[in-house]
Amino acid sequence: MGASGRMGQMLVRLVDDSAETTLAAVVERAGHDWLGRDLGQAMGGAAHGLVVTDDVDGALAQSDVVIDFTTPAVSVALAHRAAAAGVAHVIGTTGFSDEDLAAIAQAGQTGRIVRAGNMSLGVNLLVKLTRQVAAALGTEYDIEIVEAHHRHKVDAPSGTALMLGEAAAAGRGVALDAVADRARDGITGARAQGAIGFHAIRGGDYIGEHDVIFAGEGERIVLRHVASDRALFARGAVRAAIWAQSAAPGEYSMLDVLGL
Ligand SMILES: NC(=O)C1=CN([C@@H]2O[C@H](COP(=O)(O)OP(=O)(O)OC[C@H]3O[C@@H](n4cnc5c(N)ncnc54)[C@H](O)[C@@H]3O)[C@@H](O)[C@H]2O)C=CC1
Ligand SMILES: O=C(O)C1=N[C@H](C(=O)O)C[C@H](O)C1
Repeated sequence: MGASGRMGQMLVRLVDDSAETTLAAVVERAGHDWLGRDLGQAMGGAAHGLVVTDDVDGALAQSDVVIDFTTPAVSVALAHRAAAAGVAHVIGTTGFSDEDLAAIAQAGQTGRIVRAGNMSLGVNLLVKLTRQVAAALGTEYDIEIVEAHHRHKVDAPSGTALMLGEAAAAGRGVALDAVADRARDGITGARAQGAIGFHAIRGGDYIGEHDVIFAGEGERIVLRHVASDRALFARGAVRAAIWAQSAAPGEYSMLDVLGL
């Protein structure tokens, strides 16, 4: 789903290259100039044999799993269609509202869904470490999450930053919504003790970088992840797609897939 996108093209190559997976269908949005064209030629190479379509239900009928890096509205609707078709759904999309997340959770009552704001092993390990460090340190250590992404990214904070924020809040035994400080500007007053701050850099071709800073008196601890190749996320998504084949209905995360 979203075959022509930055992640979509990465996934086409990876699914084609893997002996464990076969690309059954490729979907783009209505009106996209790839529709009706051979996938390989649309990607600027040799003919592939698959034609790009906007027929979602037709694509689902030919598939065991759909890998989806698109937009929140597309992923929410697809979660229900995939569940109805008995097709597992790997969701990499970020930027969901609370209502979107509730709708996906509802689809997960009958469908098999793996959803993660970051599909990489390294970030999911960082999520575990963030929770551990936050639980070990008191609120005299101020937590700030800094993320940097390419100039085309449309949502902030990133899905990964929110995963890290949730982990830090869980480590402290509080709800993220109650402590998140997502935008500072002007005379903000001194920092509230226990707040978790978010900062988003956008520019150039950053793939994705995340720092979780624990700033105390006389010392700072910084947990950092740097993605240097988008294929990292695609590999995680394909791993999730294979894992989901033997999963019971439910909504899962990459922590489940990776056994972390
Ligand atoms: N979870 C993870 O590990 C990662 C998540 N992402 C997230 O994935 C999403 C996509 O990222 P990019 O590939 O960089 O964006 P992109 O904008 O390059 O690709 C999105 C694609 O979805 C297509 N699309 C839109 N509406 C559609 C519809 N109705 N049917 C089919 N296709 C449709 C667009 O035409 C486009 O090709 C973002 O939310 C991003 O934050 C990105 C990288 C890693
Ligand atoms: O949009 C991106 O590019 C990325 N999005 C994900 C996020 O929002 O955290 C994952 C990765 O950082 C790249």
